Amino acid sequence: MTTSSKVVLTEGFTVCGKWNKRSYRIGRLLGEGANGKVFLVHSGKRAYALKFGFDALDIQMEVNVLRELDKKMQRPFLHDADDVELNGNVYPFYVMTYIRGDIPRHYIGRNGSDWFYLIGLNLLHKLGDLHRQGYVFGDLKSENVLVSGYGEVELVDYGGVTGKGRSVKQFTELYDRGFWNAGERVADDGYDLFGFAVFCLQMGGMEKKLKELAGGLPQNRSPGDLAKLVDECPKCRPVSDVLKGAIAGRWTSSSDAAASWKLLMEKHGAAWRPRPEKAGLWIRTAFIASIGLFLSALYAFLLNG
Ligand SMILES: Nc1ncnc2c1ncn2[C@@H]1O[C@H](COP(=O)(O)OP(=O)(O)OP(=O)(O)O)[C@@H](O)[C@H]1O
Repeated sequence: MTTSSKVVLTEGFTVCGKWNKRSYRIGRLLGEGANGKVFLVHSGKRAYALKFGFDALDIQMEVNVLRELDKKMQRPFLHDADDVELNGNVYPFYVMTYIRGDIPRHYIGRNGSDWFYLIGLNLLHKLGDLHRQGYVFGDLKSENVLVSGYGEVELVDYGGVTGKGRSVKQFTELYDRGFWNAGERVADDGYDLFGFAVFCLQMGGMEKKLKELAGGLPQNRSPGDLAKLVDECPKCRPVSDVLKGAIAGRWTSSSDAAASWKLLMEKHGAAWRPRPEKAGLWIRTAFIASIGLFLSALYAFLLNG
């Protein structure tokens, strides 16, 4: 089997599975990472996400995780796993549920920073769903979180999912508690919650400072510095109990962390409710203005006519 890093797939090309004989028409590139390229594809009228991996073993491991999740979780994960022959070489790929949405930075950029709290809560719930089934997400980072609709959250890239108690095999340094000298790289709720706290700091606008700290000497990186960043981050301050607890490894259960986050949201009441989308507000204002203009034109016409 050949790895697929050099395969060029263009929009409109049809991939036909060697064994299962299902066909997928390639659409736009959804994303690309260290392990592969993910394309939006169509099969009949349905849209899916198709991943070409760079390494057959990695792809197989990801397929195994998705099969496990299919058995345990409510939504479908894996649709198909197959090989395709291209130019005489055989490449593995798999097809999964397509997740619509924007990365949090874009979603918040469009809809406003008040969504921070609801996105945080929904992400804690998503992590909790996995934790209750005995898994840890592992490679939590903003690129793997997609937000849509009313702050609904979905995770993508299940390549880092690890059974509780095992070593985390796929992670991104900035979000990794081992990197920050804050604990072991072992799968437990606290591992994901640490990544969640870094994610929130990023979402709260502290990305530059985070990167500065991460660029320091390894022995100087400490969870204490991250806790100080929470105090410096206005968006994070109201939920600092949850975030500092996650950084210090005090939460042993993501459900408890989510319940505490929700209480803090409720305590702060209406101010926490996200404002309507700017676009929606703009359209409503324009609509009311156009009715006003129409009525004045009609009035002027009747008056003169
Ligand atoms: N099911 C999906 N639906 C929609 N978009 C997806 C889906 N799966 C992946 N993507 C997009 O493709 C990107 C890359 O996919 P993925 O993270 O699986 O690749 P990777 O090689 O494992 O990446 P990394 O090196 O970051 O771990 C994601 O960040 C996301 O934007």
